[in-house]
Amino acid sequence: MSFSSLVQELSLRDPNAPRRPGPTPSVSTFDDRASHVSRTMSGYASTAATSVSISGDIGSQLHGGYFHPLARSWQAERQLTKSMLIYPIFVTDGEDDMIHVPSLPGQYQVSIDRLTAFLEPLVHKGLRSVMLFGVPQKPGSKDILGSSADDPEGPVIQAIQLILRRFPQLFICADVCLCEYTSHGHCGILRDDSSLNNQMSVDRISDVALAYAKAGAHCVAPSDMNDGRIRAIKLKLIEEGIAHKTLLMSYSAKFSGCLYGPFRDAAGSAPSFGDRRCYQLPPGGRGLARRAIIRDMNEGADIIMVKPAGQYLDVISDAKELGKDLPIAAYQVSGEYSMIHAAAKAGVFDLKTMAFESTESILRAGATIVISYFTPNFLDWLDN
Ligand SMILES: NCc1[nH]cc(CCC(=O)O)c1CC(=O)O
Ligand SMILES: [Zn+2]
Ligand SMILES: [Zn+2]
Repeated sequence: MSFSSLVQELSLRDPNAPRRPGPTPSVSTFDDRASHVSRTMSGYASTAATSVSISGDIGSQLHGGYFHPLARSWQAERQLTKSMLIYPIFVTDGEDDMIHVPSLPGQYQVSIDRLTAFLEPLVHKGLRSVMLFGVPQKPGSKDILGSSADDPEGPVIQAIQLILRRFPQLFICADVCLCEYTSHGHCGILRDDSSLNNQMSVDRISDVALAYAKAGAHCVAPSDMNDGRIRAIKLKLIEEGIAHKTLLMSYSAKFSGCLYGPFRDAAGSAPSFGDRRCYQLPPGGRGLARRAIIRDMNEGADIIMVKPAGQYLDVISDAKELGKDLPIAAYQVSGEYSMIHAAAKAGVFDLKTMAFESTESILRAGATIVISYFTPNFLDWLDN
């Protein structure tokens, strides 16, 4: 078709007239040559031959922008890289432990004496950061105050010190909460009527955060959800003179729901009664999430986190908008990870493809950091 006849066709066509069916659009494949061939055979060449109409203006023709794998990758604002990933790991106070968590396929509870061997191959493949969760298993290690959370002999502080010695290049985040250490499994200190005592909880949580930071954690990440904890932690870090070398990541928008089950198996942190609905956000609470994000930024959070990720992409995008000058983290939580595994096992889709799709949508929504159980897989996949 010559340029003038194209112009004629564009200007003369009645937009409401029925269109002649065009060639079936070429199906893109990941193979360069295949996609080139299919495009030539069923694409523009035959378009000219059958003089199929071009709808609207020429800008409506989008396929040219992504027919090639490299060109497709350019359509994303952010590509997934190894440095965006934080790997959550479960550290026990046991000996010679490497206990598989059945509800969290491929994830383990690892004791300190096995931690170096566990991390070594991952660090070699490019692991940049871990998020530590302590799993105290010794009898008597849980009480109503969560006293063992900052035990210098406990798993988190031991793990921090070991990692600093063995893998000085690894960025250490420590989750800060009491639910792994309280006898009742709740994330704070309770009153006699079993409701959360916010002030006592904040005092205790900020002490624990300070202990992890003093032990050498590069980042402390309180997940307890008590009001005012970010300010309390920041003030203690300043008072102690370590605020300049401790990053404070807030689980600001943490929603309650049924996606944390496998984690509670792994961390041994299921509440012995009740649930966490009084201190985690209701799933419909987009406005509350926005308020929590703004509040935590004002209290001194260095990173805002949204959790779970896949069901809260709108909230990630809100966090990105509200906190446009902060890194935004998203936690693809245990239930999301295990769902993907279960569906892949049932033949619904390919595991790797869905791991990428789900993570790419989290980045598209605005996250710049992804906390993911797929991290060990991505360290392999991103090399190929
Ligand atoms: N407060 C502890 C904590 N920190 C992170 C998660 C969930 C992580 C996951 O499911 O992978 C939880 C569980 C909970 O709040 O019950
Ligand atoms: Zn190598
Ligand atoms: Zn908790």
